[in-house]
Amino acid sequence: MSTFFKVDKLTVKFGGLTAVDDVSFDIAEGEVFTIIGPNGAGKTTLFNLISRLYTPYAGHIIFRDEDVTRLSAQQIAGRGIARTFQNIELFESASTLDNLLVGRHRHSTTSTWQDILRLRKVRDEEIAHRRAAEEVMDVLRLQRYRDTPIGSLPYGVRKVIEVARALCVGPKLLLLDEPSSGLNVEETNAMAEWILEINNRLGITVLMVEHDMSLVSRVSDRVLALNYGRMMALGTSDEVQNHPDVVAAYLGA
Ligand SMILES: Nc1ncnc2c1ncn2[C@@H]1O[C@H](COP(=O)(O)OP(=O)(O)OP(=O)(O)O)[C@@H](O)[C@H]1O
Repeated sequence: MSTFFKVDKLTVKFGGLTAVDDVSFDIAEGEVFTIIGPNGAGKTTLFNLISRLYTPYAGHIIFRDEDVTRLSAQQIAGRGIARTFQNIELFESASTLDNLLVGRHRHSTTSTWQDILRLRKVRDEEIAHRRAAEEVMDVLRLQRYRDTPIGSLPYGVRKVIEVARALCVGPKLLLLDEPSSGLNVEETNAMAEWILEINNRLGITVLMVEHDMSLVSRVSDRVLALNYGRMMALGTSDEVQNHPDVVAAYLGA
């Protein structure tokens, strides 16, 4: 049987602290899988391990039947795993389109000397990049902000643009780090719709870290709760939210 995505006994230590401790789960293609847990539970660290910003101490990460544990962050992106960050990392003075083209750039296969000579391949890639950016702006209804500098847009729109930028690389697995952080209720509802749209319409598998339980319940097929780096519960959103250990951890018991 083929594996879409799997984390097997993943562990990372910072000095004496085991921030992610023997974590295992798998995600089927097409799922929305969410990681929850109290502050400091290891959620962002797990994301950083998967996108290879951190190197695991032990364990394996499998993506589409390939062991990607030792690949570089760039190679991971090239395999089709894209991510957003908790805090928006866009170029404020550049337009929406330009920010999306920067996202696309990581996909470029041409080298610098080719860039300079402007060979046909570069031109073809540029056209493909622009087309991908236009398509993503169509799907996420961002065309009206196409030429507007990011800095002058509301925070909720910027968060959607950050997701759009990750989509421009054509990922098979999209990692969203707290998509609702900084958003009001209305913007969070809109974000839930976008996540469902990306999942249903574009067929992209989503792995997300999220605090807002209304968003989690609305979009997640399955939920993993972490605490002190360890797995506490895994199941549907309802099962996990009602798990006694999860209830106790959130009450600080
Ligand atoms: N680079 C690092 N060096 C040392 N300790 C780290 C590092 N990154 C994370 N930690 C520690 O690992 C633990 C898990 O942190 P992490 O940021 O993954 O938690 P989290 O679940 O994402 O929390 P939050 O919800 O607050 O974002 C924390 O105790 C944190 O201090």
